[in-house]
Order: sequence, then structure tokens, then C-alpha cells
Amino acid sequence: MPELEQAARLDQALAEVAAEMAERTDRGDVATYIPQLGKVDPRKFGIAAVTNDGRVLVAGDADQAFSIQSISKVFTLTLALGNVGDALWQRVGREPSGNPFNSIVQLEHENGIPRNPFINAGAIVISDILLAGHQPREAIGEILRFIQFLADDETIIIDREVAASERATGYRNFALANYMKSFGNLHHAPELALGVYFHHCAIAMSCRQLAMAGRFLANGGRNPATGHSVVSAERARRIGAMMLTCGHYDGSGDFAFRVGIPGKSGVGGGILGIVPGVASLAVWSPGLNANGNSKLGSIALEKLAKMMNWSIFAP
Ligand SMILES: NC(=O)CC[C@H](N)C(=O)O
Repeated sequence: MPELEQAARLDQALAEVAAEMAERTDRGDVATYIPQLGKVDPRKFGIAAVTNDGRVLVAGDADQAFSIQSISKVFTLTLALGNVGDALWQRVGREPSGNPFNSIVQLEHENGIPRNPFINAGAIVISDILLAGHQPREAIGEILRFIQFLADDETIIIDREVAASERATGYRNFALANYMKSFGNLHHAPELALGVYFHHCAIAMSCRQLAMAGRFLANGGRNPATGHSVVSAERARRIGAMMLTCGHYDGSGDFAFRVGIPGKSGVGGGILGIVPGVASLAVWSPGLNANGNSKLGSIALEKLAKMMNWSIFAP
């Protein structure tokens, strides 16, 4: 299909999905275990698509910043792989956990090696890797600058109130970090690794900015606007594989079944979705389903993928 016609169809599909989501009353529940996240209006809905040929299409509240939370783990994984390469996989596994994102049970059986980089324990190890040779402030700055670079937007910031709110109530994450430290899988003090972790989870971005930041994953590791390589094509594929199998925690199978593309969710209600070779997508609806993934965000991506015939399993 000619590019223009395809763009017009996508624009139309985004508008339809946003209109339909605005009507729905079954919006899920906003996360309240991080008190600051509980203040967000559950009626918000935004969606954005950035195509590999450079079109940026949005609908709804696509320019309002929200807490990206665990979506940041895609970017910290990318950075940490750049720093230490495949040695990373000695400290973090690559299997879906089949457990909630903040579960502690598997860690004992598996000697403090988290199942994958997207559950909290795995992301805390990744933060520890990014700390090597740095003060927490420098590691946090490096992550923020990397995301600003990917999105081509220096206005992206960390919401300090969200970071402080999570630190004040993050007993479970402290438990995970301390537990891993006891197995020797954290090289720095738990509070330092957690400082990095809480701050990258508190990065605030809009759907537009997030979809921009995901472009390299939809385009074989290269920024489609500049042609510059961010990661190798193989690494981009592997990050996509991790997103598909682990990006929605114990809801990853269902997301793959219903949407059919790699995705990464966050408890702020955002989802980053990647259609390899085609587009980077971001959606935001703060209400969550039982697995802690955006309820309407998942439904919206399912509808959009169906309308556009997008799936990594499509011929
Ligand atoms: N699923 C998420 O987005 C969880 C991230 C959140 N910062 C936490 O540690 O609980």
C-alpha cells in the first residue's frame, strides 16, 4: 500500500481507537502503592505512533507526560548491554517469570539471579551494572540523557516527587535488593542501586516522546531519522524478544496472544509497542488490570494491531 494511504489509515485508526477508549467506563484501577501515582486522573488516554518513514501520528492526551515506570527498563537494559555486553546474562536470566513484577519467591530457588531484566529484581541488577564506576547521580544522568537522545527531546525530565514517593514506600524493592545482595548479585550497596532504579522509573514522558524513543527498536537498531546505529540489528531483535516474552510480567503470554507485537508496560499505565520494520507505538491509560498492566492501553493496542493487520506473526 502506498505510504500516504497507509499513514491516512493509521491516523484514522488512532482517532477511532482513542474515541472508543474515551467512552469506556471499565478503566481498571490506578496504582496506589506508589502514593504519587494514585493522584493521576484515570480518564486520561493517549496514543502515538512514529513510523519508520518519519510520520508522527497522535490522538487523545498524547502530549501529556506520565510516569513511564517499568518502560524505562527497556532503555536501561539497552544501556547496560552497551556497557558490559553479553556478560550481563550471567547476572540476569532471560525467561518469563510467570510471577508478578515484584515477586520475591523465585529468587531463593535461583540463587539471587532474577528471571529477566524487566521484573523489578532484574531491573535493580541492571541499575547496579549501570552504577559501575559512577556515583548514582552520574548513572541517573546517563540514563536520562540516553532517553533524551533517543527521543531527540531534551525537555524530558525525572519527576522527583514520584522518585521520592517510591523510595519512601518501596519496602518490597528494598527487600529484593537486600536479598540479592546476600547472594552477591549486587556489587554496590542496595540503597545506591535502588536510588538509580527509583529515579529511572520516575522519568516522565508523553506518548509522543516515548514512541520517538522506541524508534530504534522498530528499525533494526538504527534511528530511522538519522540512520545512526544505536544498537546492532541483532541486539534490537533480542531486546524485542525480551519485550515479547517478559514485557508484561505474568500477562506477557496474553499480550502476545492478543496484540502480537513486543511491548513493555509500566504501572504508570503506559505501554511501548514495537512493530518491527513499521512503527514504534506508545499508549497511556492509567488504570491497570490484575497483572499491573494498562487495561485500556492493552485493549487499544489489540484493536490498533487488528485494524492495521500488525503482528510479528503476520505473513
Ligand atoms: N511494573 C512497574 O512499572 C513497577 C515499577 C515500580 N517502580 C516498582 O518498582 O514497583
